[in-house]
Amino acid sequence: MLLIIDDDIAVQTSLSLLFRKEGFAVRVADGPFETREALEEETPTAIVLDMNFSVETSGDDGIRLLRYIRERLPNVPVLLITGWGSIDLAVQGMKAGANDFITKPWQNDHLVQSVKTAIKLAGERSGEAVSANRRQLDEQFQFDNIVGEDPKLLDVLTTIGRVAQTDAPVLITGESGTGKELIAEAIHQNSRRKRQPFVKVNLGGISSTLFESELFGHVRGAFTDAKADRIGRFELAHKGSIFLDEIGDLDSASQVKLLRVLQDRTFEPLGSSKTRTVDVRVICATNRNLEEMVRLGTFREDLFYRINLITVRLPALRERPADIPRLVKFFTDNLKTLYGRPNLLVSKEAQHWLKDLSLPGNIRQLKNVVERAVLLAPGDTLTVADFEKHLTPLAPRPTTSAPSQLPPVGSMTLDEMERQMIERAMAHHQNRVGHVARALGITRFSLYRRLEKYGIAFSSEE
Ligand SMILES: Nc1ncnc2c1ncn2[C@@H]1O[C@H](COP(=O)(O)OP(=O)(O)OP(=O)(O)O)[C@@H](O)[C@H]1O
Repeated sequence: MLLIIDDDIAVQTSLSLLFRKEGFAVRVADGPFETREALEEETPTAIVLDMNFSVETSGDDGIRLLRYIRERLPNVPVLLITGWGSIDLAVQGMKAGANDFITKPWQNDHLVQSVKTAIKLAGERSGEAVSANRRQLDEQFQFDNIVGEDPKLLDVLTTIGRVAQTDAPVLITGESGTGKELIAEAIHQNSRRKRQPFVKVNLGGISSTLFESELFGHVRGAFTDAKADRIGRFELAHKGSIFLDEIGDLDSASQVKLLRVLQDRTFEPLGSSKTRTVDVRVICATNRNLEEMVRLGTFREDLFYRINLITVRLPALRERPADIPRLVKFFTDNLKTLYGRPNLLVSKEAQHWLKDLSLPGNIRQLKNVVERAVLLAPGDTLTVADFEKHLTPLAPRPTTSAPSQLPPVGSMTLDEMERQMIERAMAHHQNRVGHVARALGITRFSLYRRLEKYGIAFSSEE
């Protein structure tokens, strides 16, 4: 039974009709009293609660009722309905234990989908939470290119395997190069949307002026350079999944624009007044600490709750060193085929040595190290020396308690050091400004200022 709590007859009727058509048994409650009565008699599968269910209240009654429901039925999914203007209430509700929120006016399809997702997820959660082993996972899901058996990674794979079939938004966090994009693709591949598009958008690489046209498209004449209509990424992803990478890099104006489409799946292309609706599954990733950003006020709390229904954190490679030899073998096996060198082999010592490396660039860096060694080594058996020669200075051995690497005092100015560090970071990250800024711990804006100051070439496109 789906319990709908709302005191507006028109809303009660339209929601009841909508959900009955979807095969739900529906019960309606006018307010706290009827809700208590309904819960005494039967445990609902899910609850849709209008936060402003009483005309005279500010929503406090809604929060109180939500707390009551949560105490009584901690596992029953509760979806809140709030007005667009009362987003704060939605955030309060999420903190009080709601599972999701929908803003008025809602899109019927999206509302139904959200209720179904919440019910499915609640079912998953009530199941055992232990992670399966690698073989079990491979029997159930398609995780072909994801190498690793570390329990932390298996936890991630277990979670994404379970939620892939739902439309729940997933937030993937983890340092750069830990495999966030690979995991996003795996979610799509294991979902019912797998034959539909998987559209990746690097939000870190899109300037705020281009944001709207890139994501929502534009019509001819919308701005000076808009010579023809252009379809945006959301529309391209229709029926499939959209992967919003580096979501922590969005400025606040773009965050508002994104919130709306994530909220009700509608948007207008730039220069058009015609609203379009899309059916997309949203997967986001970031290597930033979004909770901290919410605390500091640089990331919207409502957007955070909108994207993080399910959060998975990818471990850094140093947290799962036992996987390093497996990854090295995977990369060399691929290169054997690619370069037609069937006898390629990594010596035992080299495998041990690689396991001890500090690899701040994680799996991407390990892959580069292996590729470089394979390309430049004289023989087919790769030794420590082959790898050592080609390591970037960013990956020092952890055992060498390196004495100060700084140049002698007086040999270099602070400006000169800064310039060299920026050049090095630009080379390391192949001029990707977002990555460089993060690696140096400064904003993109500060980085651009410094690039201009030192006359270092860069492209504003990434
Ligand atoms: N578990 C894994 N097994 C095999 N290859 C992996 C694994 N994880 C990551 N890789 C490879 O490492 C590289 C980096 O992965 P990916 O781009 O997914 O990382 P990311 O976390 O999205 O990085 P960034 O934050 O910089 O965008 C890719 O070439 C990917 O195929």
